[in-house]
Amino acid sequence: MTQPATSPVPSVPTPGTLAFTKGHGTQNDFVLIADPEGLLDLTPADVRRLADRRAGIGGDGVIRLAPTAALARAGEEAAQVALAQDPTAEWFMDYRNSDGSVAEMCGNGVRVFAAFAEQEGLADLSAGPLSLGTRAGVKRVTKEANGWYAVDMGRWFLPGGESAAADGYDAAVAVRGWTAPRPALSVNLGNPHTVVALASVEELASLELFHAPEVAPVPPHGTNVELVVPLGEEEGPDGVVGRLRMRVHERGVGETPSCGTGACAAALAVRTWQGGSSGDGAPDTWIVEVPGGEVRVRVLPGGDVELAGPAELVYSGRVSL
Ligand SMILES: N[C@@H](CCC[C@H](N)C(=O)O)C(=O)O
Repeated sequence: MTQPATSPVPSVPTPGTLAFTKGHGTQNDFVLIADPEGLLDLTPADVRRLADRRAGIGGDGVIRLAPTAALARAGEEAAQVALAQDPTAEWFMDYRNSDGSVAEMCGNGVRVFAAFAEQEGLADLSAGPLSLGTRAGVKRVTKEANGWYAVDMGRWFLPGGESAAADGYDAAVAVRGWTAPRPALSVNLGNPHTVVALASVEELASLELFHAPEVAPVPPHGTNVELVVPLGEEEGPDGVVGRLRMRVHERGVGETPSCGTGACAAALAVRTWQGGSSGDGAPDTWIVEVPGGEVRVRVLPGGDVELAGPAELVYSGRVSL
């Protein structure tokens, strides 16, 4: 049973059913659940069922919106950290991958979460930015004049440290069909990423990403793998903009049409390859083309990274678990 996202969910809910909204950011799609009292115990099996494209609603991930304070009281450490960082972070994004696993962060998810909070009457981005808690700290979302949502994703780092920044790689990735693994750079956005550069868009288009790429050394908590082709630079309204194309294999999901933290990791890796650890000489702003559209990644003057792009709510309904 579905209704347009602009209509309220049926006013007389069937007992035992759960209200949901389906949304996406550049086709990275999510099942969104509002849990304003913080009472919902969403098990990994529930998440797999909701995300199932045949037996459920379908999505790359499931996002629960819950009160940060209630989660903090219940002992969720990330919620306690978020409130200590920013007491105005009233709502928390509890993000799960479609296989039921918990992930620290989801860049596209934060934008869609903001749109969902607006729909539910829990936030008003026309009045100012929204700060929300995540397992990777507080993220601040601003709505742009064109309707895009811009997220201050905070700090990022190269887990391989100084030598990775200097050498440009600290890992190797093997994709099915390649004769040998290729050098790669690990980038952490709160969640782990491994970025590999390819020479042509033709090779990128022909990759077999149904199977997970093999990464060495094996990352302790798994990783998302981004395959990127730098496409050069162009003149933007505020200076030089870099462009790149990307495909991604997400941890806990498989190939997806977009990944926001992945787009940031891809831009930061290419910037490192072009300008060294400081990125000096490489553009601060990047347009990242993904199969589901385009997002913008910017290194802000203070060193934070920003992700901007669209967020769409498609329909709402009720589902039984
Ligand atoms: N699609 C997301 C990332 C979701 C989490 C990821 N699969 C992980 O396990 O780290 C994004 O837009 O960032």
